[in-house]
Amino acid sequence: MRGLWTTARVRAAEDRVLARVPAGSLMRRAAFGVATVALEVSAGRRIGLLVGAGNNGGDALWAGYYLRRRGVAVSAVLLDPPRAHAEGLAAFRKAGGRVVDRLTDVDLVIDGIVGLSGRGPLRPDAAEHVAHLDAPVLAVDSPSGLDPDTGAVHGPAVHAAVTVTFGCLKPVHALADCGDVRLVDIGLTPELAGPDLVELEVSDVGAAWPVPGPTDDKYTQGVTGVAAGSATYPGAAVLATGAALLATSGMVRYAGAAAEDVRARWPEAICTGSITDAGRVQAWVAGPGLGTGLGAEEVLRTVLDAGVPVCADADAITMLANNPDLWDARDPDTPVVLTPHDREYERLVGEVGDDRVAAAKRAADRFDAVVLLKGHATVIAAPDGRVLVNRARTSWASTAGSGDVLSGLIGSLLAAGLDPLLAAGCAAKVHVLAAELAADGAPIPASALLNAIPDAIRAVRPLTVP
Ligand SMILES: NC(=O)C1=CN([C@@H]2O[C@H](COP(=O)(O)OP(=O)(O)OC[C@H]3O[C@@H](n4cnc5c(N)ncnc54)[C@H](O)[C@@H]3O)[C@@H](O)[C@H]2O)[C@@H](O)CC1
Ligand SMILES: Nc1ncnc2c1ncn2[C@@H]1O[C@H](COP(=O)(O)OP(=O)(O)O)[C@@H](O)[C@H]1O
Ligand SMILES: [K+]
Repeated sequence: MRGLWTTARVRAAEDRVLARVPAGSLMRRAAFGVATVALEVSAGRRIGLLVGAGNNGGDALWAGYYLRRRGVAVSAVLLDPPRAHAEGLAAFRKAGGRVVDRLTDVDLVIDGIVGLSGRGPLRPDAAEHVAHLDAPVLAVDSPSGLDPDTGAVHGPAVHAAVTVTFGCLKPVHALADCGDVRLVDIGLTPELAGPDLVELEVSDVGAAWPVPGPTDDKYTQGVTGVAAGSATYPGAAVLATGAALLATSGMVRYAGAAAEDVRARWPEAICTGSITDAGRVQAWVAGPGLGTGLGAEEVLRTVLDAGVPVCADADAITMLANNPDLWDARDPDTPVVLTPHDREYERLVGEVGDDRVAAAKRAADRFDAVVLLKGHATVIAAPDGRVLVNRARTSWASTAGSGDVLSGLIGSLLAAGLDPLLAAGCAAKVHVLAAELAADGAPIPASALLNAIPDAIRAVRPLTVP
């Protein structure tokens, strides 16, 4: 697991460290880390600095100083000369660094425009310099123009090949593209309590993924129920059921109007036309392709009243938005996982806004549910305040039906008894991986993503487990 801390928490921890270490030492450690990575990634020996008015610019200037001492030709553009970090600038000049109006003929640019204090789009003068860069960029702390707490970007921003950050990771490093992220230790760790966000790593997902033991049978591993699909949208039922079948061993029951289609594609699924005779399950997936009519509402009520965890997706979310009385059917002790995309979120809660983490937390709190807010960076919030982030490296998963696959994955992990937040986080990670493996550089339909689930699970599982 990788923890991420918001800027307010970072500043508080930095203040505690600064109270007991000599002034300037943190910045010099940070800058030395920047210089070390710059030497490693730079193809040549000419490095340019973009230097803003704050300590982020100070880091860049001190990095320039260390690079000069290693014989690198370093030039710097000062975006706000009177406010450039005075000690850093003096050291940089003394070491032979040059102050210039524009960066030309450099092999690497160090972006020290703005870091923790960055808010809103890049200012026009900074944007102008960034627009004309033709060398790879190393961002100091975070790529300028991206909000460090939300990853939001409005207008021009630095596109970093590598980001060197200090003390701990910040939300932007999981929510947005920061290139290869390197962490430099500046002694903050003892001052940091639990993180604000967590990114699951492959090994976490592999360790949590349910596998049958010697005494397991088809029932003991959790039976997943799927209430999805309709005469109009049978495919959603086929995809969600397939994902549940491929995610875990055991059993999947399907109930709904697409029973014939599901049975034809998945002979191992136990199919029935009606939710009332579906049989016992340990979790339900409800909503994909289900429709929003009275019949569908009745299905959702039945599922919410079943006393088992429910993953409510797609039409189930729309129904809950249109008719909040449906929540009355829910047993308050039963976990619910809601999986809205932005438009569904809007129907349910209102605009997502820039801060996707805050949006997911808001909904989790309001509905006492785990909320998985879909997107390139998927944010998953639990009502107890825990938040997971899962960013895709590609966007191949943004294809019709891909959400149906995700809901099947979540449902099967809920049925297996995983903590609902972990179930959603593990499902999201395997979903992204399956999309990557299936696509391999070319567009894919959701059924190809589905077929790649076994390979994705193999890729996360520890090698030592047979
Ligand atoms: N606080 C500490 O102890 C440490 C801080 N460090 C560095 O200090 C940075 C934070 O420094 P500061 O708090 O001085 O703030 P920044 O350097 O992040 O930003 C300062 C200035 O950037 C300008 N700015 C803000 N938004 C902008 C935008 N959208 N476009 C262009 N310019 C903009 C403003 O003029 C602002 O005064 C960190 O990101 C890190 O790089 C490191 O040296 C490690 C130690
Ligand atoms: N730009 C993107 N990059 C990566 N994944 C994405 C992107 N956009 C959407 N996704 C993922 O694709 C899936 C789409 O789900 P959804 O919108 O419900 O589709 P559908 O309703 O067609 O099944 C979600 O898992 C979401 O996180
Ligand atoms: K920066």
